[in-house]
Amino acid sequence: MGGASTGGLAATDPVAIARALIRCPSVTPADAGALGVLESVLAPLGFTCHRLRFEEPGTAPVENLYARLGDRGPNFCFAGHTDVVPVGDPRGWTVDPFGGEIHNGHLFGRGAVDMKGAIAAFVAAVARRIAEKGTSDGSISLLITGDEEGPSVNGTCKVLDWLTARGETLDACVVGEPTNPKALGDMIKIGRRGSLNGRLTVRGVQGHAAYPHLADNPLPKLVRMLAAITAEPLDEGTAHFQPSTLALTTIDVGNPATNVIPAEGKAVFNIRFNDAHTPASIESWLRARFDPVGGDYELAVDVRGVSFLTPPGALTESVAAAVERVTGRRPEFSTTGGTSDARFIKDHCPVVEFGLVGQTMHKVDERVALDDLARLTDIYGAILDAQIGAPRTVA
Ligand SMILES: N[C@@H](CCC[C@H](NC(=O)CCC(=O)O)C(=O)O)C(=O)O
Ligand SMILES: [Zn+2]
Ligand SMILES: [Zn+2]
Repeated sequence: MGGASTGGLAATDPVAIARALIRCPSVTPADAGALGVLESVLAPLGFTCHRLRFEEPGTAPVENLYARLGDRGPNFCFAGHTDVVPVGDPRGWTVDPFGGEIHNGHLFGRGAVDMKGAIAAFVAAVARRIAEKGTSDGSISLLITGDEEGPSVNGTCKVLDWLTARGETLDACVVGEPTNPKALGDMIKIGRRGSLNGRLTVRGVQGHAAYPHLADNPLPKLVRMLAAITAEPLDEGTAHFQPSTLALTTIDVGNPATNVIPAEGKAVFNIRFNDAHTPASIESWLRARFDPVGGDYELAVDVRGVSFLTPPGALTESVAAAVERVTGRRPEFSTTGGTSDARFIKDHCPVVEFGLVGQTMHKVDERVALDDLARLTDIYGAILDAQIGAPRTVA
């Protein structure tokens, strides 16, 4: 296929772009050249590229990219992240995690499905549209962050603030997270549960283990409190959401002595909550279970996102139709799994998520089928056709 080519990278080739991205070891918060790869492909296509570096006290600075082609509405946005999770034990991998190797019809590497492969498909879909059909009346933008897998404070949310300050708006957005459980075409995410971290500290009085009457051991209370919040579900699920879940993620005492009752014990838990709850109602639910145990406790709640839903409608239907046209399969609409940067975008425009197959995300030997990359590129092309209209024919 013809079309724009730059820096040795064919913009229309999702495999070449995905390989170049995987070869950048962009473990959050490092960029490692990943956004530069995208700029080098997008600028020759006519995109205006803005590199946006954000930071705030207590967090690492993060590089982001907002690239826009066109200056009229509607402004359709593809959103994603070039940062990746660590490789874990490199001995578990059968390939170089940052080598971009191809074996048996699969491209291997950290980020292959989550989500450098999808970003490569965004770019290739746009490049093919321009090469084959010319430009169109609306705008296409890419909002790419380097802070999705990490704290998510210097990424998409700040890019969106920057856009708002410039008076720039988005009309619809597709996020390329790996939404398909088993095969391309399985699932579109039309919302996400909220996420909240609870940090519980129970305090007592330190003392000799052989003289417990002279101490106040906080650990039995900590254990009873944790038992109380894990004994029953938060709810049974709602029309569009699975039941809320609570996972204990750490219990810390840090007491090296076997004959000392510690002064305090701590635990952290993560709650994924549906639209039956607000952060305030979750906190009340927790305190209603901690208070009867008694003792001196402190609960700190860190809300990472609230639940949201993009009700089935024009955007969900056009994405589903594009998926069905290419794969022959009608995708399920779902709100399952973790959260994503769609939690920030939903305050700006309708947003849905569709990407690759998530089977190997965050695992060793993460990989994407080359055939899936090709079909995802076709799906994103069909979404563009539906969202910003028929392209103008090249004169
Ligand atoms: N640590 C960040 C954001 C964490 C986001 C993460 N999302 C995923 O793993 C996506 C998986 C999926 O698509 O289901 C998560 O849900 O933990 C923060 O807390 O803000
Ligand atoms: Zn991701
Ligand atoms: Zn991830």
